[in-house]
Amino acid sequence: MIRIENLSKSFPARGGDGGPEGAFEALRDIDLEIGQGEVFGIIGRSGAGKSTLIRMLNLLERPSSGSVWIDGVDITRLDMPALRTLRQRIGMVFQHFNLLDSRTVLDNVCFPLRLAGLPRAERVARAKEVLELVGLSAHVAAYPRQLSGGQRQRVGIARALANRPTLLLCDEATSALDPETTQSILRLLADINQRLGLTIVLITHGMDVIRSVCDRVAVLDAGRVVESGEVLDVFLHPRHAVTQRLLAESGVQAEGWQALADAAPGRILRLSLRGDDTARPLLSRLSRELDVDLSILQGTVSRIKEAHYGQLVLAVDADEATVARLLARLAEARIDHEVLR
Ligand SMILES: Nc1ncnc2c1ncn2[C@@H]1O[C@H](COP(=O)(O)OP(=O)(O)OP(=O)(O)O)[C@@H](O)[C@H]1O
Repeated sequence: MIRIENLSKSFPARGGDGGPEGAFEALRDIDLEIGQGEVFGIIGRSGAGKSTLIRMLNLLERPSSGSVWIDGVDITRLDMPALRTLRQRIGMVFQHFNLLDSRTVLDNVCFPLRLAGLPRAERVARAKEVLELVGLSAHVAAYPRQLSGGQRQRVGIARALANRPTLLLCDEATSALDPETTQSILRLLADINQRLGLTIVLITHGMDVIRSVCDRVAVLDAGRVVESGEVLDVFLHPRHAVTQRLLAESGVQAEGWQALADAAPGRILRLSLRGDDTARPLLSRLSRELDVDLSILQGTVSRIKEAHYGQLVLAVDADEATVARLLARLAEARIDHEVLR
């Protein structure tokens, strides 16, 4: 549905004249594909280029080179009227909500519908419909200042959905919210994605946000995509140092076992468990069956969207023949595993 091809963006360097030497490259050679109905996360540190990238998807920011295809159309080639029509199909949710403080909740949500030329009665009916969807029916007449941060973001989401978009862009939509409110807004986004089938692209600096709602993720660092893939794969096998650090900061210490490795004789294995495997009594069974002691050096069981996943790092103090039998049994049970030492 969305294809970003060879996209780069340069800004004139501060104090520079904007010439090629005086330019700062905020994005470099970005290639990404985002499928219809997906929740796609873009994660990176401050300054990595996330906002610049997401703003390319509705051309709030224009690429210096490369193209952005949405439903088979290169949007960088659209004229202004066609771009305006396209933007009505793309909703955007902002970190600081960007509501009109002097207007009621209802008027805030009616605003994009007025720009789209809908008659008043239809505007009000549609606005009430989306406010119900986000759980704010009781607050239509309130003003933004009378609402909590989470409720204000719900108004922002209702406003973004008013024109029935097929794509929703979320620019750090939960960064200004506490952890509990963040989770409720993420649940709302997941629900909208399921119920309306619309594609969501979100940017964040938190792996917890990615884990809670995203299907796939791209990791951005210094303007480049350094890693991308299914969230589960990236969590279980982070390849790039930036991804590993972002995961460690969110409590997923992929390599924390190393501190215990010296004290553990024998082989060290990493098992990655998905879905129902996570709850199977696999280790105790294998330990009994092969008469081998297994020590757990590290373990995680968590959830990505609705699916459970787990990772165990085990020390196996046994002869090579027993280790070989253990590996064969893991392969038979289709448990993803690697020998770390
Ligand atoms: N209009 C601009 N002019 C010059 N430089 C810019 C402009 N917009 C962004 N930049 C620079 O481009 C780089 C990427 O900025 P961007 O806002 O996309 O990063 P980000 O990953 O969204 O960061 P944050 O998480 O802090 O919002 C930064 O170094 C920033 O200073």
